[in-house]
Amino acid sequence: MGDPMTGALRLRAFAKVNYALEVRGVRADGYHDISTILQSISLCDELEIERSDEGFELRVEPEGASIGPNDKNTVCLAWKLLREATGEELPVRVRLRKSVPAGAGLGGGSADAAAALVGLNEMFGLGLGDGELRGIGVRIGADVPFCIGGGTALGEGVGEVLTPLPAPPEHHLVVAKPDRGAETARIYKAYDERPGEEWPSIAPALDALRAGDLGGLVRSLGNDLAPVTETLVPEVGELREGLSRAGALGAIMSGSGTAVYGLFGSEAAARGARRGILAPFARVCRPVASGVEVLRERAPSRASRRPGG
Ligand SMILES: C[C@@](CO)(OP(=O)(O)O)[C@H](O)COP(=O)(O)OP(=O)(O)OC[C@H]1O[C@@H](n2ccc(N)nc2=O)[C@H](O)[C@@H]1O
Ligand SMILES: Nc1ncnc2c1ncn2[C@@H]1O[C@H](COP(=O)(O)OP(=O)(O)O)[C@@H](O)[C@H]1O
Repeated sequence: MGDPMTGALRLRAFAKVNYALEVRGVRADGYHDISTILQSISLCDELEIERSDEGFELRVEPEGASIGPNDKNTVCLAWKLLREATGEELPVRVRLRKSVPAGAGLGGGSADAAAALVGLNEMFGLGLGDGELRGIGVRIGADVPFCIGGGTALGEGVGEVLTPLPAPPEHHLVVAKPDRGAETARIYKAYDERPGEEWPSIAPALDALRAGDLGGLVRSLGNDLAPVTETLVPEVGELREGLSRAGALGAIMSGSGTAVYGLFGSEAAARGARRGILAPFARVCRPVASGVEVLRERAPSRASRRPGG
Protein backbone atom coordinates (compact mmCIF):
# COMPACT_ATOMS: atom_id res chain seq x y z
CA MET A 1 0.00 0.00 0.00
CA GLY A 2 1.26 3.53 -0.77
CA ASP A 3 1.89 6.27 1.73
CA PRO A 4 -1.37 8.20 2.15
CA MET A 5 0.69 11.33 2.72
CA THR A 6 2.32 11.16 -0.73
CA GLY A 7 1.91 14.60 -2.31
CA ALA A 8 2.83 13.90 -5.92
CA LEU A 9 3.56 10.92 -8.13
CA ARG A 10 5.13 10.70 -11.54
CA LEU A 11 4.33 7.68 -13.67
CA ARG A 12 5.18 6.25 -17.05
CA ALA A 13 2.31 4.72 -19.01
CA PHE A 14 3.74 2.29 -21.56
CA ALA A 15 2.22 1.71 -25.00
CA LYS A 16 1.69 -1.83 -26.32
CA VAL A 17 1.89 -3.71 -29.56
CA ASN A 18 0.11 -6.91 -30.57
CA TYR A 19 2.51 -9.54 -31.92
CA ALA A 20 -0.49 -11.57 -32.99
CA LEU A 21 -4.23 -10.93 -33.02
CA GLU A 22 -6.91 -13.40 -33.98
CA VAL A 23 -10.60 -12.46 -33.99
CA ARG A 24 -12.60 -15.47 -32.81
CA GLY A 25 -16.17 -14.24 -33.07
CA VAL A 26 -18.72 -11.54 -32.29
CA ARG A 27 -20.60 -11.44 -29.00
CA ALA A 28 -24.19 -10.42 -28.41
CA ASP A 29 -23.03 -7.00 -27.12
CA GLY A 30 -21.13 -6.33 -30.37
CA TYR A 31 -17.70 -6.81 -28.80
CA HIS A 32 -15.38 -9.39 -30.35
CA ASP A 33 -13.80 -12.35 -28.64
CA ILE A 34 -10.14 -12.30 -29.53
CA SER A 35 -6.89 -14.13 -28.83
CA THR A 36 -3.97 -11.77 -28.86
CA ILE A 37 -0.37 -11.60 -27.70
CA LEU A 38 0.26 -8.21 -26.13
CA GLN A 39 3.65 -6.66 -25.41
CA SER A 40 4.43 -3.42 -23.52
CA ILE A 41 7.00 -1.24 -25.28
CA SER A 42 9.26 1.57 -24.08
CA LEU A 43 7.27 4.29 -25.90
CA CYS A 44 5.27 5.97 -23.13
CA ASP A 45 3.17 8.88 -21.91
CA GLU A 46 3.96 10.54 -18.59
CA LEU A 47 1.52 11.41 -15.85
CA GLU A 48 2.14 13.64 -12.88
CA ILE A 49 -0.54 13.36 -10.22
CA GLU A 50 -0.57 15.93 -7.45
CA ARG A 51 -2.92 16.21 -4.51
CA SER A 52 -5.20 19.27 -4.60
CA ASP A 53 -7.86 20.70 -2.34
CA GLU A 54 -10.87 19.46 -4.28
CA GLY A 55 -12.15 17.93 -7.51
CA PHE A 56 -10.25 16.86 -10.63
CA GLU A 57 -8.17 18.98 -12.95
CA LEU A 58 -6.40 17.71 -16.09
CA ARG A 59 -3.78 19.46 -18.20
CA VAL A 60 -2.77 17.70 -21.41
CA GLU A 61 0.57 18.44 -23.07
CA PRO A 62 1.47 19.23 -25.74
CA GLU A 63 -1.45 21.62 -25.95
CA GLY A 64 -3.62 20.76 -28.93
CA ALA A 65 -2.92 17.01 -28.71
CA SER A 66 -6.04 15.82 -30.52
CA ILE A 67 -7.36 13.32 -28.01
CA GLY A 68 -10.80 14.81 -27.39
CA PRO A 69 -12.28 16.71 -24.45
CA ASN A 70 -10.86 16.39 -20.93
CA ASP A 71 -14.08 14.99 -19.45
CA LYS A 72 -13.90 12.04 -21.91
CA ASN A 73 -10.19 11.51 -21.33
CA THR A 74 -9.43 8.01 -20.07
CA VAL A 75 -7.58 9.57 -17.10
CA CYS A 76 -10.75 11.40 -16.07
CA LEU A 77 -12.83 8.22 -16.55
CA ALA A 78 -10.38 6.30 -14.36
CA TRP A 79 -10.64 8.96 -11.63
CA LYS A 80 -14.46 8.94 -11.74
CA LEU A 81 -14.75 5.15 -11.58
CA LEU A 82 -12.21 4.84 -8.78
CA ARG A 83 -14.00 7.54 -6.80
CA GLU A 84 -17.30 5.71 -7.31
CA ALA A 85 -15.79 2.35 -6.32
CA THR A 86 -14.13 3.61 -3.12
CA GLY A 87 -16.40 6.48 -2.03
CA GLU A 88 -13.25 8.62 -1.55
CA GLU A 89 -12.99 12.20 -2.83
CA LEU A 90 -9.54 11.79 -4.47
CA PRO A 91 -8.86 15.51 -5.09
CA VAL A 92 -6.05 15.80 -7.69
CA ARG A 93 -4.42 17.81 -10.43
CA VAL A 94 -3.06 15.66 -13.25
CA ARG A 95 -0.59 16.65 -15.93
CA LEU A 96 -0.61 14.22 -18.87
CA ARG A 97 2.30 14.47 -21.28
CA LYS A 98 1.39 12.62 -24.48
CA SER A 99 4.07 10.96 -26.59
CA VAL A 100 2.06 7.94 -27.74
CA PRO A 101 0.11 8.86 -30.88
CA ALA A 102 -3.68 8.45 -30.69
CA GLY A 103 -5.72 6.31 -33.07
CA ALA A 104 -2.64 4.13 -33.53
CA GLY A 105 -3.52 0.75 -32.00
CA LEU A 106 -0.75 1.38 -29.47
CA GLY A 107 -3.14 1.58 -26.52
CA GLY A 108 -2.03 5.04 -25.37
CA GLY A 109 -5.40 5.99 -23.90
CA SER A 110 -5.61 2.61 -22.16
CA ALA A 111 -2.11 3.01 -20.74
CA ASP A 112 -2.98 6.46 -19.37
CA ALA A 113 -6.08 5.04 -17.64
CA ALA A 114 -4.00 2.21 -16.19
CA ALA A 115 -1.39 4.65 -14.85
CA ALA A 116 -4.12 6.84 -13.33
CA LEU A 117 -5.65 3.82 -11.55
CA VAL A 118 -2.29 2.60 -10.26
CA GLY A 119 -1.18 6.11 -9.26
CA LEU A 120 -4.38 7.11 -7.45
CA ASN A 121 -4.51 3.74 -5.66
CA GLU A 122 -0.98 4.34 -4.40
CA MET A 123 -1.30 8.04 -3.63
CA PHE A 124 -4.43 7.67 -1.54
CA GLY A 125 -3.47 4.33 0.00
CA LEU A 126 -6.69 2.77 -1.31
CA GLY A 127 -5.29 -0.74 -1.02
CA LEU A 128 -6.99 -2.13 -4.14
CA GLY A 129 -5.35 -5.23 -5.59
CA ASP A 130 -4.48 -5.63 -9.29
CA GLY A 131 -7.59 -7.75 -9.85
CA GLU A 132 -9.84 -4.98 -8.51
CA LEU A 133 -8.03 -2.36 -10.60
CA ARG A 134 -8.41 -4.55 -13.69
CA GLY A 135 -12.15 -4.89 -12.97
CA ILE A 136 -12.49 -1.10 -12.94
CA GLY A 137 -10.14 -0.73 -15.94
CA VAL A 138 -12.12 -2.96 -18.28
CA ARG A 139 -15.07 -0.57 -17.94
CA ILE A 140 -12.86 2.10 -19.59
CA GLY A 141 -11.45 -0.07 -22.35
CA ALA A 142 -10.69 -3.69 -23.22
CA ASP A 143 -6.92 -3.03 -23.21
CA VAL A 144 -6.78 -1.31 -19.80
CA PRO A 145 -6.51 -4.54 -17.73
CA PHE A 146 -3.44 -5.55 -19.74
CA CYS A 147 -1.87 -2.10 -19.39
CA ILE A 148 -2.12 -2.26 -15.57
CA GLY A 149 0.30 -5.21 -15.39
CA GLY A 150 1.86 -5.00 -18.85
CA GLY A 151 4.87 -7.06 -19.91
CA THR A 152 4.03 -9.97 -22.21
CA ALA A 153 0.62 -11.62 -22.01
CA LEU A 154 -1.98 -13.62 -23.84
CA GLY A 155 -5.27 -11.71 -23.91
CA GLU A 156 -8.53 -13.60 -24.42
CA GLY A 157 -12.21 -12.72 -23.96
CA VAL A 158 -12.36 -9.12 -25.22
CA GLY A 159 -8.68 -8.92 -24.26
CA GLU A 160 -9.24 -8.78 -20.50
CA VAL A 161 -8.68 -12.46 -19.65
CA LEU A 162 -4.92 -12.39 -19.22
CA THR A 163 -2.28 -15.11 -19.00
CA PRO A 164 1.32 -14.01 -18.43
CA LEU A 165 3.80 -15.18 -21.07
CA PRO A 166 7.60 -15.36 -21.09
CA ALA A 167 9.34 -12.15 -22.15
CA PRO A 168 10.24 -12.24 -25.86
CA PRO A 169 13.75 -12.92 -27.13
CA GLU A 170 15.80 -9.70 -27.23
CA HIS A 171 14.92 -7.37 -30.10
CA HIS A 172 14.16 -3.75 -30.94
CA LEU A 173 11.19 -2.31 -32.79
CA VAL A 174 10.67 0.59 -35.13
CA VAL A 175 7.13 1.84 -34.56
CA ALA A 176 5.77 4.13 -37.28
CA LYS A 177 2.41 5.74 -37.94
CA PRO A 178 0.97 7.63 -40.91
CA ASP A 179 -0.93 10.88 -40.33
CA ARG A 180 -4.34 9.25 -40.48
CA GLY A 181 -5.48 7.21 -37.49
CA ALA A 182 -8.12 4.51 -37.13
CA GLU A 183 -11.06 4.25 -34.79
CA THR A 184 -11.11 0.82 -33.13
CA ALA A 185 -14.92 0.42 -33.25
CA ARG A 186 -14.98 1.21 -36.98
CA ILE A 187 -12.26 -1.32 -37.76
CA TYR A 188 -14.01 -4.15 -35.87
CA LYS A 189 -17.26 -3.28 -37.68
CA ALA A 190 -15.55 -3.28 -41.08
CA TYR A 191 -13.99 -6.63 -40.13
CA ASP A 192 -17.49 -8.10 -39.63
CA GLU A 193 -18.57 -6.88 -43.05
CA ARG A 194 -15.58 -8.24 -44.88
CA PRO A 195 -15.54 -11.67 -46.53
CA GLY A 196 -13.32 -14.44 -45.05
CA GLU A 197 -9.60 -14.91 -45.72
CA GLU A 198 -8.30 -14.70 -42.17
CA TRP A 199 -4.77 -15.20 -41.04
CA PRO A 200 -4.90 -18.62 -39.31
CA SER A 201 -4.00 -18.54 -35.61
CA ILE A 202 -1.83 -17.17 -32.84
CA ALA A 203 -0.65 -20.68 -31.85
CA PRO A 204 2.72 -20.57 -33.67
CA ALA A 205 3.51 -17.18 -32.12
CA LEU A 206 2.76 -18.61 -28.66
CA ASP A 207 5.05 -21.57 -29.36
CA ALA A 208 7.82 -19.24 -30.55
CA LEU A 209 7.58 -17.10 -27.40
CA ARG A 210 7.64 -20.13 -25.16
CA ALA A 211 10.70 -21.44 -27.04
CA GLY A 212 12.45 -18.03 -26.95
CA ASP A 213 12.72 -18.20 -30.75
CA LEU A 214 12.93 -14.76 -32.39
CA GLY A 215 12.90 -16.18 -35.93
CA GLY A 216 9.76 -18.16 -35.08
CA LEU A 217 8.09 -15.09 -33.59
CA VAL A 218 8.92 -13.05 -36.70
CA ARG A 219 7.45 -15.74 -38.97
CA SER A 220 4.26 -15.94 -36.94
CA LEU A 221 3.45 -12.21 -36.60
CA GLY A 222 -0.15 -11.74 -37.72
CA ASN A 223 -3.22 -9.61 -37.28
CA ASP A 224 -6.75 -10.34 -38.51
CA LEU A 225 -7.55 -6.62 -38.46
CA ALA A 226 -4.59 -5.61 -40.67
CA PRO A 227 -6.19 -6.27 -44.09
CA VAL A 228 -9.26 -4.26 -42.99
CA THR A 229 -7.31 -1.19 -41.88
CA GLU A 230 -4.93 -1.45 -44.82
CA THR A 231 -7.90 -1.28 -47.21
CA LEU A 232 -9.30 1.79 -45.46
CA VAL A 233 -5.92 3.48 -44.95
CA PRO A 234 -3.51 2.33 -47.72
CA GLU A 235 -0.60 4.21 -46.09
CA VAL A 236 -0.55 1.44 -43.47
CA GLY A 237 0.41 -1.21 -46.05
CA GLU A 238 2.93 1.16 -47.63
CA LEU A 239 4.60 1.75 -44.24
CA ARG A 240 4.67 -1.98 -43.54
CA GLU A 241 6.40 -2.58 -46.88
CA GLY A 242 8.75 0.34 -46.18
CA LEU A 243 9.80 -1.26 -42.89
CA SER A 244 10.46 -4.58 -44.62
CA ARG A 245 12.53 -2.86 -47.32
CA ALA A 246 14.45 -1.04 -44.58
CA GLY A 247 15.55 -4.42 -43.23
CA ALA A 248 12.93 -5.39 -40.63
CA LEU A 249 12.96 -9.11 -39.89
CA GLY A 250 9.17 -8.87 -39.98
CA ALA A 251 6.62 -6.05 -39.95
CA ILE A 252 2.93 -5.91 -39.02
CA MET A 253 0.21 -3.49 -37.93
CA SER A 254 -0.48 -3.13 -34.19
CA GLY A 255 -4.03 -3.64 -32.87
CA SER A 256 -6.61 -1.88 -35.02
CA GLY A 257 -3.91 0.44 -36.45
CA THR A 258 -2.79 2.62 -37.95
CA ALA A 259 0.65 2.17 -36.37
CA VAL A 260 2.90 -0.45 -37.90
CA TYR A 261 6.04 -1.89 -36.37
CA GLY A 262 9.07 -3.79 -37.59
CA LEU A 263 11.23 -6.14 -35.53
CA PHE A 264 15.03 -5.88 -35.56
CA GLY A 265 17.71 -8.05 -33.98
CA SER A 266 19.66 -5.10 -32.58
CA GLU A 267 19.20 -1.46 -31.60
CA ALA A 268 21.78 -0.41 -34.23
CA ALA A 269 19.82 -2.16 -36.98
CA ALA A 270 16.58 -0.51 -35.79
CA ARG A 271 18.19 2.96 -35.66
CA GLY A 272 19.66 2.51 -39.13
CA ALA A 273 16.28 1.48 -40.55
CA ARG A 274 14.39 4.30 -38.84
CA ARG A 275 16.47 6.86 -40.70
CA GLY A 276 15.07 5.51 -43.96
CA ILE A 277 11.41 5.58 -42.86
CA LEU A 278 9.49 8.56 -44.20
CA ALA A 279 6.58 8.79 -41.78
CA PRO A 280 5.23 11.58 -39.58
CA PHE A 281 5.90 9.36 -36.55
CA ALA A 282 8.75 6.84 -36.31
CA ARG A 283 10.49 5.73 -33.09
CA VAL A 284 12.91 3.05 -32.02
CA CYS A 285 11.55 1.14 -29.00
CA ARG A 286 12.23 -1.99 -27.03
CA PRO A 287 9.93 -4.40 -25.19
CA VAL A 288 9.49 -3.59 -21.47
CA ALA A 289 8.35 -5.82 -18.61
CA SER A 290 5.63 -3.63 -17.08
CA GLY A 291 2.68 -1.50 -18.13
CA VAL A 292 3.06 1.29 -15.56
CA GLU A 293 6.18 2.56 -13.82
CA VAL A 294 6.09 4.81 -10.76
CA LEU A 295 9.02 7.17 -11.30
CA ARG A 296 9.47 9.07 -8.07
CA GLU A 297 7.52 10.29 -5.10
CA ARG A 298 7.84 13.85 -3.88
CA ALA A 299 7.18 14.94 -0.32
CA PRO A 300 3.91 16.89 -0.15
CA SER A 301 4.10 20.66 0.13
CA ARG A 302 2.14 22.02 3.09
CA ALA A 303 -0.29 23.76 0.73
CA SER A 304 -1.19 20.57 -1.09
CA ARG A 305 -1.88 18.55 2.10
CA ARG A 306 -5.44 17.88 3.00
CA PRO A 307 -6.25 18.48 6.63
CA GLY A 308 -6.06 15.03 8.21
CA GLY A 309 -5.31 13.51 4.74
C1 LIG B 1 -7.75 -3.78 -31.19
C2 LIG B 1 -7.14 -3.77 -29.81
C3 LIG B 1 -6.14 -4.93 -29.69
O1 LIG B 1 -5.34 -4.85 -28.53
O2 LIG B 1 -6.40 -2.62 -29.50
P1 LIG B 1 -6.33 -1.09 -30.09
O3 LIG B 1 -6.17 -1.13 -31.56
O4 LIG B 1 -7.59 -0.40 -29.71
O5 LIG B 1 -5.14 -0.49 -29.41
C4 LIG B 1 -8.25 -4.01 -28.72
O6 LIG B 1 -8.99 -5.15 -29.04
C5 LIG B 1 -9.19 -2.84 -28.54
O7 LIG B 1 -9.15 -2.48 -27.21
P2 LIG B 1 -9.67 -1.01 -26.72
O8 LIG B 1 -9.16 0.05 -27.64
O9 LIG B 1 -9.33 -0.89 -25.27
O10 LIG B 1 -11.19 -1.17 -26.98
P3 LIG B 1 -12.44 -0.43 -26.29
O11 LIG B 1 -12.13 1.00 -26.08
O12 LIG B 1 -12.91 -1.26 -25.16
O13 LIG B 1 -13.53 -0.57 -27.44
C6 LIG B 1 -13.68 0.31 -28.52
C7 LIG B 1 -14.67 -0.34 -29.48
O14 LIG B 1 -14.00 -1.41 -30.19
C8 LIG B 1 -14.84 -2.54 -30.35
N1 LIG B 1 -14.22 -3.71 -29.70
C9 LIG B 1 -13.21 -3.56 -28.79
C10 LIG B 1 -12.59 -4.67 -28.22
C11 LIG B 1 -13.05 -5.96 -28.62
N2 LIG B 1 -12.51 -7.07 -28.12
N3 LIG B 1 -14.07 -6.08 -29.51
C12 LIG B 1 -14.64 -4.98 -30.07
O15 LIG B 1 -15.55 -5.11 -30.88
C13 LIG B 1 -16.19 -2.16 -29.73
O16 LIG B 1 -17.01 -1.68 -30.77
C14 LIG B 1 -15.83 -1.02 -28.80
O17 LIG B 1 -16.91 -0.13 -28.64
N1 LIG C 1 -5.58 9.80 -22.51
C1 LIG C 1 -5.92 9.59 -23.80
N2 LIG C 1 -4.96 9.39 -24.72
C2 LIG C 1 -5.29 9.15 -26.02
N3 LIG C 1 -6.55 9.11 -26.47
C3 LIG C 1 -7.55 9.30 -25.61
C4 LIG C 1 -7.28 9.55 -24.24
N4 LIG C 1 -8.45 9.70 -23.61
C5 LIG C 1 -9.43 9.55 -24.54
N5 LIG C 1 -8.90 9.32 -25.75
C6 LIG C 1 -9.69 9.06 -26.99
O1 LIG C 1 -9.60 7.66 -27.25
C7 LIG C 1 -9.28 7.39 -28.62
C8 LIG C 1 -8.51 6.07 -28.73
O2 LIG C 1 -7.40 6.07 -27.86
P1 LIG C 1 -5.97 5.58 -28.38
O3 LIG C 1 -4.96 5.81 -27.33
O4 LIG C 1 -5.71 6.21 -29.67
O5 LIG C 1 -6.20 4.03 -28.51
P2 LIG C 1 -5.94 2.99 -29.67
O6 LIG C 1 -4.99 2.04 -29.05
O7 LIG C 1 -7.30 2.40 -29.88
O8 LIG C 1 -5.36 3.66 -30.86
C9 LIG C 1 -8.48 8.64 -29.07
O9 LIG C 1 -8.55 8.84 -30.45
C10 LIG C 1 -9.15 9.75 -28.25
O10 LIG C 1 -10.26 10.28 -28.93
